Amino acid sequence: MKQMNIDVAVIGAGTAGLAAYRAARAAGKRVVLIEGGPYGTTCARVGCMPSKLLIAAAEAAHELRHTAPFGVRVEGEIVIDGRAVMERVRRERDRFVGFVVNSVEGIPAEDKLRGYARFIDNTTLQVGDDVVVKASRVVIATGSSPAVPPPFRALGDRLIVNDDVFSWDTLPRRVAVFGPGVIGLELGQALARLGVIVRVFGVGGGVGPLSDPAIRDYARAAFQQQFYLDPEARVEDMTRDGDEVAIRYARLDGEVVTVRFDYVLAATGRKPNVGGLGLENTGLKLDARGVPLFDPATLQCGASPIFIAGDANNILPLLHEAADEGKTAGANAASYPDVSAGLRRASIGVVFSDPQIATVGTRFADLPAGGFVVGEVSFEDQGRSRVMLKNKGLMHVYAERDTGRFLGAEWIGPRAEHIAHTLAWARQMDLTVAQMLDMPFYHPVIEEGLRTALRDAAAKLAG
Ligand SMILES: Cc1cc2nc3c(=O)[nH]c(=O)nc-3n(C[C@H](O)[C@H](O)[C@H](O)COP(=O)(O)OP(=O)(O)OC[C@H]3O[C@@H](n4cnc5c(N)ncnc54)[C@H](O)[C@@H]3O)c2cc1C
Ligand SMILES: NC(=O)c1ccc[n+]([C@@H]2O[C@H](COP(=O)([O-])OP(=O)(O)OC[C@H]3O[C@@H](n4cnc5c(N)ncnc54)[C@H](O)[C@@H]3O)[C@@H](O)[C@H]2O)c1
Repeated sequence: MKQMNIDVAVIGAGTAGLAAYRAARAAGKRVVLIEGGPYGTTCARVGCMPSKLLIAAAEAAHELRHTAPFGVRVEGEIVIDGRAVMERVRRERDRFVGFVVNSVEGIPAEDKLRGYARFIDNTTLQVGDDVVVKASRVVIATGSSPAVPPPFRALGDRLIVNDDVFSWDTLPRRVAVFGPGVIGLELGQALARLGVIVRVFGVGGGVGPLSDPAIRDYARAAFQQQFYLDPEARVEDMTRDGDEVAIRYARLDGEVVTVRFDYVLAATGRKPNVGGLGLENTGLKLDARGVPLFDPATLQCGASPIFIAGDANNILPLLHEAADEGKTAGANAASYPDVSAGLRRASIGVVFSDPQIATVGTRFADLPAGGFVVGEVSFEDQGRSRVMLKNKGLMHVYAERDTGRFLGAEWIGPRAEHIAHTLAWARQMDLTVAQMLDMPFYHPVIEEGLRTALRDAAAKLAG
């Protein structure tokens, strides 16, 4: 058994782990980066990037089919070449992965260890079968994995998760998507636009990350005009039959039908990768999901020399959060026992559906009862949105009743990814609605819709 003595061990070479490695190295520590799976990060290999590539192809197909209202006709057939679609998705994805792999190759060989790590005690890790790492501090940056309900396992290779979609050679004919969350909406809508027969089934009525009931209801209706979506589905049976899955469910109109699919895509949420880490050997206190209790500001687990960053800690499983948290955890691991709060930006989330969904700042569900006003705008009559025939959407902005401070927003609407940034910057700068209305708004732009919502909030604050 080989033993390695080191200052900081980082478990996981994803976005959070790479940032932690760099921060601890920059602080002058001897660091080892341990990776059990392939290099390249979840975001580049099976997450953000390939999903956006698939969505881009779907948008191209959708736009081509919707030119007629502008007086522009496409004459002849629109052909979606599934092989060519998936070939571009994989080729461009591999390019993004290549950049990450190149940067990992730039890390000195003695700083890298291949194999899955497991705690023997707080500062000792077993890596694979042959190596023991003694580290005075450890950063857990092990990411997350799809949480697949156990009964789905009976479907064998007809059950897929997001990773599988991006290794397809061509598009399948029929896919049942379980989970209208962020992944289910993005992939379900993209596949539907690419000509795949798609049914999206949910439980409990949720649509994406929305917690504001009015926006959620609007989103549900907007998507239902485009593809089959039942956020409160009654699925009675799901059985593997040869190379197909037969699903018996009550349709939106109540009729019970049996429909056959080539694949069932489980987009039913993700769970932190903490199960195989041997955390029971650390003495750390764990929550109900097995994640160590930690300080969200410093990412330190109790008073221990262990820190946890990225999807593994399950605060905000997003790419930029993983990068920020990795940096905080790496820097604090290096300076331990002196630790300090890392940068926490205003929260921002975007679903790359069409229309897009966005959330900024405090979610509706977390607002203090009675302490806020809601400013509203519908994008249906919004000038620029209508010019572009993208006039679908509803936005709510929330402002603190006593101070007029902008608290947050939830909405579905055109180009939400851009407005989300404007709003997140305003939130981080702690602006009031009045200060936001003093900012410039060009004409004619979709942001004028945001101004209408802010004016509505201002009127309610004044009232
Ligand atoms: C389909 C999909 C689309 C997404 N789209 C977006 C998006 O558009 N925008 C956005 O902001 N976010 C998006 N995300 C979320 C984003 O990808 C994640 O938040 C981010 O990649 C998490 O980074 P991480 O470093 O925590 O984990 P990862 O990148 O998963 O890194 C964890 C690493 O740890 C390794 N590991 C695990 N256990 C061990 C062990 N015991 N020993 C050694 N190594 C181990 C794993 O192999 C892995 O390489 C998406 C996610 C998915 C699945
Ligand atoms: N654009 C982006 O930024 C982006 C894109 C994809 C993923 N992500 C990240 O990945 C995380 C995970 O995404 P996700 O979509 O897997 O999780 P999610 O929590 O957003 O959605 C899971 C959905 O599955 C439903 N569900 C659970 N069990 C079910 C069952 N048995 N049958 C039917 N539906 C069921 C839930 O009610 C929920 O609607 C997101 O929270 C986000 O942080 C971000």
